[in-house]
Amino acid sequence: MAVINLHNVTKRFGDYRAVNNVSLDIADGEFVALLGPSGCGKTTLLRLLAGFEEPDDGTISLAGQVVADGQSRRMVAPEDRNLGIVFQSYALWPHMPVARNVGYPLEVRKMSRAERDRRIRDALSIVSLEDYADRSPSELSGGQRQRVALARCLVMEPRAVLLDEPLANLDVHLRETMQDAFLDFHRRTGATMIYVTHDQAEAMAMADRIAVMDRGHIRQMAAPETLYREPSDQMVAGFVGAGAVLPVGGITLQGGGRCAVRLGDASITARISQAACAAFSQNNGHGPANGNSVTVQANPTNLTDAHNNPAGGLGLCLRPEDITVDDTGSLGGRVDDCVYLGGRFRLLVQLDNQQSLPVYSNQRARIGERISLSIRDGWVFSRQEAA
Ligand SMILES: Nc1ncnc2c1ncn2[C@@H]1O[C@H](COP(=O)(O)OP(=O)(O)OP(=O)(O)O)[C@@H](O)[C@H]1O
Repeated sequence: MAVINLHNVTKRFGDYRAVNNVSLDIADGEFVALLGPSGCGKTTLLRLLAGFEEPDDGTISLAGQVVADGQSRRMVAPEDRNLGIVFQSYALWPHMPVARNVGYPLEVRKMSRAERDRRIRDALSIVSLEDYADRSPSELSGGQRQRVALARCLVMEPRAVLLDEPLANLDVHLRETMQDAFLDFHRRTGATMIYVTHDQAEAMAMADRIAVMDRGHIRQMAAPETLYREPSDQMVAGFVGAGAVLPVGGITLQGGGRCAVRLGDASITARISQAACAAFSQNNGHGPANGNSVTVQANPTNLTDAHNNPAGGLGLCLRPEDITVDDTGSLGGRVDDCVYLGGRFRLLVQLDNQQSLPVYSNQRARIGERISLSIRDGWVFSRQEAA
């Protein structure tokens, strides 16, 4: 059952639509990341859910109950939504020991001492801080403080936990440890979690599904592996994961979701999205792809100008792991850069047609060296899928 629903939600600041006609369903127990570049509207969306902002349009429902309605201006107050919120700043009371910080929301609700103590003990145990109950927040590390903030959410047994860049203040090593702590927290509580971040690695590591946002829109919402393997458009392909997006040359539809694409002098086989397949067929005067092969020679074109692209504004997304350095490979290029990543090297290869590709290699390569590549797989998408 979807526990959180947004239906055509818009939030304006002046004339600017920080959240623009967003619809979203989040299931009970799901871990969803809101991912996108700075200013894309992630925090505004979270604040709308929390009740700190009112939508100008659309509705927000929690467990089937409408808590905000832009048209009727109906709003349920944040404290009545039963949502836990964790900010990057922890927001702990410095003068209270850990246990009291965690239990304070229960004190405010005048819960009995015995029940309060039980919930505090359980919450501290879930975040592995049982032995820190009497410490002051100033005696804790950043990661431990963030775990106290999580425990404080948990004692309220919230409907969902909203997290706004909770790891932004922590160093890289601690961020990784805390990702494990959040995943463990999610497994142990089964809580619905909505996690705002601009860090794609963080979102990929933790979320069941990721909503990629751009200028107030959700461009694509899918499991991390789907976003990575099958990005819906150029923004998602570029923002999620390493790789390159190249203009597409001559295409032959092969049926079964596959096509052959010309890249320089080489021809490679790639997967193709349904929308790209449909756009391609339509733009080239064919009916819907029916499994028969259809060939059109489209010139490689500038993807920023869809009108110039006779293949209908198609892009080819190549991930480094789909490319191998191979003496018999049909694609030639020159090594522009070589960086050791530990265990493997990342090369930047400029193809003979001037396009650049990141490639992983087990061996170091010299800058300027000519190498051959073979490409196992790729993903062709339509720019017209963008919201
Ligand atoms: N209270 C406000 N008044 C005016 N404009 C605002 C307000 N809050 C946010 N905005 C604008 O709305 C847009 C979205 O902001 P938001 O904070 O949601 O982005 P974000 O994706 O969370 O960015 P970041 O990752 O930098 O925190 C931005 O252009 C921001 O300047």
